[in-house]
Amino acid sequence: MIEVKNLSFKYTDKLILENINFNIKKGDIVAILGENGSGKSTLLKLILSFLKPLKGEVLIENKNVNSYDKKALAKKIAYVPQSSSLPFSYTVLEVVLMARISYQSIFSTYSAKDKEIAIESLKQLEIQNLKHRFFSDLSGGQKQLVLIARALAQEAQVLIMDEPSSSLDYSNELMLLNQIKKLAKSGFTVIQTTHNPNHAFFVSSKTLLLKDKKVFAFGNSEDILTSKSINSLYNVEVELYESSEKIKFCIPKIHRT
Ligand SMILES: Nc1ncnc2c1ncn2[C@@H]1O[C@H](COP(=O)(O)OP(=O)(O)OP(=O)(O)O)[C@@H](O)[C@H]1O
Repeated sequence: MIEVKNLSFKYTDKLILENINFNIKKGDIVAILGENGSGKSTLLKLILSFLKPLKGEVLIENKNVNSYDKKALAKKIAYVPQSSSLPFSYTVLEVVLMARISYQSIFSTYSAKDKEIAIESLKQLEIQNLKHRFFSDLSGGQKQLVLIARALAQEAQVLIMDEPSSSLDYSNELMLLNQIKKLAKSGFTVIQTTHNPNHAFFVSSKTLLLKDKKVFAFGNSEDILTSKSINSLYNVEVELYESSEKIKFCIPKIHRT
């Protein structure tokens, strides 16, 4: 469904990504990990066609992402930005309705169907009770869920999330990860960046590790995330364990003095 082929990118004179290759299938949840500044957000922006590659291409359903018109692309792929970066002074329902713009002609306003879809998206995330609240008054976790509801209302099958849980408390972080799992079970494809290998173990079927501008490893999360690869990526020694539910997790080795 998404193919990244021989992709390279540079900002002015600085090469950020070099010859990146991987494929994503429908229903995959992909975690992208790499140290700060390794190019994770840049890679998402290339997949979203916000940036143009220096070389190579991103194909969505066999078509170059840069050759889609904006509205057609918005029906395929939705972006969930970090909530902290959006100073919306609108109600939650208005924020979610913004996703319906790609379904309107120039002079039309939101239809009853648009409102129905927006409310349905809020219900899917169990936040319909927030619909008349101002977005700016919500907590970080609530905002993040509203932005996911907005992406659902866009009716795109691919959701791209940039560090979706970075500003969330422990409980909201788990709620968000569970929501991502549910979305993938209902057929969505999710690509998220994260700094936490445990998020990849918990929700992601696939993991992509970025290092030195290149794909260091890509494949099933359980195969890719080893103490050796995590150490290579972050220079941190970790130990891997398995929970009673057979979910792997890692913790850093702490040397007691
Ligand atoms: N608009 C820009 N112009 C020039 N350089 C940029 C721009 N945006 C990002 N960079 C640089 O590109 C590199 C990759 O940035 P990017 O944000 O993709 O990394 P990241 O892996 O997402 O980082 P983090 O984990 O810190 O969020 C960094 O060195 C960054 O400083």
